[in-house]
Amino acid sequence: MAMRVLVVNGPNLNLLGQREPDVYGAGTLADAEQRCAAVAGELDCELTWVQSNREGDLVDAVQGAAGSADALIVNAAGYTHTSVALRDALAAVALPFVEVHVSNVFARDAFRHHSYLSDLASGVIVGCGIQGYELALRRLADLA
Ligand SMILES: O=C1C[C@@](O)(C(=O)O)C[C@@H](O)[C@@H]1O
Repeated sequence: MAMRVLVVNGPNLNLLGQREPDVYGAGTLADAEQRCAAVAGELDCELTWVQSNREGDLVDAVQGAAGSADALIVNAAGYTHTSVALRDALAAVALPFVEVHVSNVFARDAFRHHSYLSDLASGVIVGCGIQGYELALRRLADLA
């Protein structure tokens, strides 16, 4: 049976491709989705993509993964560094997830060096651009 993966994207990731291209690159979230679709076919995965600028929507999406997804890819964007609520939701559903950051957060502001999610994650991919989503998918497929 195909592995079902929910890809959760936080605030401002709808602006990928336009926002700070020197930091995040030229690729859009739609580009990431397209690139992952090819990999998903190869790995027999079904992907569902969610993006929201609202914390509660992200919490709802993670809660909704229970029973409807086998694993998650999570780029919580700014909420990575602030959200106990998102951490609690990921702990509650207890599904494997890989945390992704398009930029290298460790080469940036000190407040981006801490993540509320990383210690719960099966893996963390930073600074690989939108390719990070594909790498995360490959990792989840290996773990399954
Ligand atoms: O919005 C984002 C995007 C980000 O998660 C990334 O993908 O590099 C890194 C975060 O620090 C930032 O707030």
